Amino acid sequence: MSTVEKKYLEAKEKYAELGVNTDEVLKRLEEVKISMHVWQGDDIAGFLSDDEVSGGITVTGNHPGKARTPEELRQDLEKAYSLIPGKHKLNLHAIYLDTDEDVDLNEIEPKHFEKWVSWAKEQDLGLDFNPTFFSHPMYKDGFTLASPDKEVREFWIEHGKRTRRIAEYFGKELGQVAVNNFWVPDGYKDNPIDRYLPRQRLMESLDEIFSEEINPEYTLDAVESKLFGIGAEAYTVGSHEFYMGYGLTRNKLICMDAGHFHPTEVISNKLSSIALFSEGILLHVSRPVRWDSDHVVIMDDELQEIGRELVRNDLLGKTHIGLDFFDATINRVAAWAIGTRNTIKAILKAMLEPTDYLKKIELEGDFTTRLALTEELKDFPFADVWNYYCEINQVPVGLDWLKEAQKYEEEVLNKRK
Ligand SMILES: C[C@H](O)[C@H](O)[C@@H](O)C(=O)CO
Ligand SMILES: [Mn+2]
Repeated sequence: MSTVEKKYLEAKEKYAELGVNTDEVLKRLEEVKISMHVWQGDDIAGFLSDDEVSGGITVTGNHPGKARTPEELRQDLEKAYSLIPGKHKLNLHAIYLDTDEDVDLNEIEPKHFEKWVSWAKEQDLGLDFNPTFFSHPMYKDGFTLASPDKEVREFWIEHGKRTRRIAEYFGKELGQVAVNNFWVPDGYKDNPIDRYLPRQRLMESLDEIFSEEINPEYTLDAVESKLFGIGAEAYTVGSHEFYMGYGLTRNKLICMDAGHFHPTEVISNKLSSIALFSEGILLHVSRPVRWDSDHVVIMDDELQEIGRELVRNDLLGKTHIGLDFFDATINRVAAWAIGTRNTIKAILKAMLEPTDYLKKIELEGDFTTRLALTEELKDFPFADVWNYYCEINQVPVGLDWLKEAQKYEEEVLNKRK
């Protein structure tokens, strides 16, 4: 018996004292898929053009070894997945097409993503998708789908329609639903006179995009709000209220990005409300530092609270968990490993709570026990359960994954000059 297993068995006994069956928890955890975002691998560059990243988002840092081709990106992704326990998904953006054809965003088709699909089949991964409404010359004066210019709107409407067919293709080919997430950067730097009409135009453009019926077994549309972006500080067309209204009336998934709210607002406190009314939720697990900075996700209070909300309210069935961070100051494979492992860990930690018992004492008004127990739980041997989960999933235990990421940096990433 390995030391990791021995420690697990001790931890199992300890959790059993609280009525928590760790073996069952680990089985449940295996069902949880995280959609790892392709764009951490190349600083959201994609393969459509050499256009700078635009749309009010930015990536800082210049760590060596960024993937320059789809092949390099897939190689890096394989390395990252080999450090992460469980079977997961990859979240692609339209600009990550893999083709020799010269096509624009309003011309893309499923065939331009065939290589990603065969790779996903080989790797036993699901795929999710995103239209790319930025880093393109038709992102004009800060606007796309809400633009006052009909030609601009039409270009992006066509793009949106095409991405839905590509996501449908992913779902059909891979036998698991592909979430297609719509985020548009449209907004004004300074105070607008008219806040209404751009929102009406966005609503109408989205309605036109979604007018084609597509089987929800294959793809689900999601809509992502935002508070502000660089260059759109005063007004963002697709605000939280806009998409709450839109998503709820059009049966779309509501995407909650942890970085898209006021600094003192947290998405963990919003999930239960949205879940009561919405078709489903998409998460963009991210880490805002003073602004929507998209830092790598760490095991902070908010991440743990997101995990608890999902588990305590039984929301894992209606929530699609995606990641959204991009840090170019560190090894990009390590960034994926840290953020994804932490997200899974936060869910595991929440699953190791005696949820039913905690709910019962809360209903009985025993707030003393509630506080005592939730505090005491912080010292329970959670890491021994996590390490065992890594071991049975044949991925590195503890910090061993870092040695592998460093070796990969030396042998592969540093050679990309
Ligand atoms: C690249 C993504 O589409 C983007 O990060 C979006 O999801 C977002 O959060 C923009 O701030
Ligand atoms: Mn996001």
